[in-house]
Amino acid sequence: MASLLANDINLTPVWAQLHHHQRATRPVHMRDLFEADPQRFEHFSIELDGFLLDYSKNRVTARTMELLTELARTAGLGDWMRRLRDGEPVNVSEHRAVMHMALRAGEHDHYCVDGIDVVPDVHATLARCFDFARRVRDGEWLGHDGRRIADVVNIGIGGSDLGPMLVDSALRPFASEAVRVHFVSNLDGAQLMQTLAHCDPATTLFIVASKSFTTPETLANAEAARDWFLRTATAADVARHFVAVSTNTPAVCRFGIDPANMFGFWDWVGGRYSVWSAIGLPVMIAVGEAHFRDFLAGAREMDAHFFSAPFERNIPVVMGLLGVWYNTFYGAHTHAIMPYSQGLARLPAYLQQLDMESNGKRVGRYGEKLDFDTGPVIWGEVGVNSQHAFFQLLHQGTRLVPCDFILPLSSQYPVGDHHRQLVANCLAQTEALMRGKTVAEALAQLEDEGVSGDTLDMLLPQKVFPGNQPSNTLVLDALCPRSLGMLLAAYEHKVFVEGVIWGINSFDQWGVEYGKLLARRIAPELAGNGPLSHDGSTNALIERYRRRGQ
Ligand SMILES: O=P(O)(O)OC[C@H]1O[C@](O)(CO)[C@@H](O)[C@@H]1O
Repeated sequence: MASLLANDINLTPVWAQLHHHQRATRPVHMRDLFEADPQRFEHFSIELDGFLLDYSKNRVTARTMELLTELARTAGLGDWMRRLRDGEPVNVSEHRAVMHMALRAGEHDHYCVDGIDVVPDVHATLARCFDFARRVRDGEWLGHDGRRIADVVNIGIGGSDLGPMLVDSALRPFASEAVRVHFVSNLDGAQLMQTLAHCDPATTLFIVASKSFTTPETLANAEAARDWFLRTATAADVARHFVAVSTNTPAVCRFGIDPANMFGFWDWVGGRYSVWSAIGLPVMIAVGEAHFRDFLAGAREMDAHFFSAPFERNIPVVMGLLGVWYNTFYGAHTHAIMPYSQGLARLPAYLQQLDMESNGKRVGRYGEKLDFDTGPVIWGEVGVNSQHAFFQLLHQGTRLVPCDFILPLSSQYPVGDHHRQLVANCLAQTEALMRGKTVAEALAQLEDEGVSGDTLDMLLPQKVFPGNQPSNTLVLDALCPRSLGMLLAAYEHKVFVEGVIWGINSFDQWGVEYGKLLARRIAPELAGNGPLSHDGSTNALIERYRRRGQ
């Protein structure tokens, strides 16, 4: 079916059928679904080369998935996937193609923008990045006093920070010990100064990463880093210690970075989709070319799966359908991410940008108002820490919170029995969230413990767990470059699937502009003493800063 205008999706018969189906199946408990179908795991899981999505612990039946798949077809998902793949300007508000898949394309792949295959250019840039990374790693690229680079500081924010920071941390066991990689993003000088406290200017390389090279936070940190560097070096030395990753050559030159030391990418790469590009340079330095290529290969494998598997057996499509099911038809406002791996501790933050900057929209791609809920609040924390922080609410609170558990089956750092315990905790949480504990089970337990009378009456309701909390478990054989690439690409495509169904453009981010504009106005007002014309609260807070701040 041809794609509909976005606003029409909630007027289609399948939308109404899904609402009806949700009301009819809402009381069904997942326990009963598992009891009724001993093959439920087999029916509701998909494996791709060691990467498993188990979605059997969701409030879905075969009929739910059928209807959701029908919804995707009605929204024209197949057609939008083709447009994405073919380099059509699916980012309609900026009239841009969206081509992050080209960044991990193989030798024989072709991705065209405006009729031109971009893959050769991508490979040429990657080759430059790998060559530079090798020279830094091998001690061929030296600091101004002839010593090798010991610290690399990536200065960037948003997509120019979160992706490489996550990948660097996830792939630490694959990294060279000769170079330490750091990330500075915050405007709070604490982060920069605490990082620089461990660095020697003569052996430090700064990567200033900014797609636009106009982001004030990044430029402020880059300027402060240059001042710090120049305390013990000359302007001529800057070229050996500052490189840039950007699409904006004139601004890079204005900053004083030699364009020969600039690594480019393209306007068809969104910031939050850019970790596969030169933005991955700090990771390339940390782990080297072979591991970074494996990371790209994992993503490429997920791309091939996404563009070819039938919707029913397609990992990102199914993840997206479930996202729509809970957000739009169950009214769930949030989605929690729990990686059971220290290397993925920043995954929730990475996915916050990927998902919320992409799908946190209230109008459709053509500017039309949407009469339904779209992107959820993404949040989470590394397991098992999350269990000791907010799992009380997940188990016994009043909210429906769909969860993703990410579980590598082997440890990057084997220590005693740690990993088996970690896995046990992850599986136990998904089971407990699904099963819950009935009144009869709670009662039997309390009676076993010898509790009776008023104490029993008081404790019994508190020992009941409603269960029926949905979760996906994404299982990786191991956390390695390839599986990490698959994982991140799966989430990218999931976000796209949801955006298509909701009829929104997942590739612009107008919502971040307004606050930036006001900050530009307020910054000079904080330094001055002129009259203020904001609301009463903002005026008072500015006055307070003028009196007490510095
Ligand atoms: O790479 P740049 O241009 O500095 O932008 C950084 C980030 O700022 C945003 O534009 C807004 O937060 C993100 O989309 C982007 O990742």
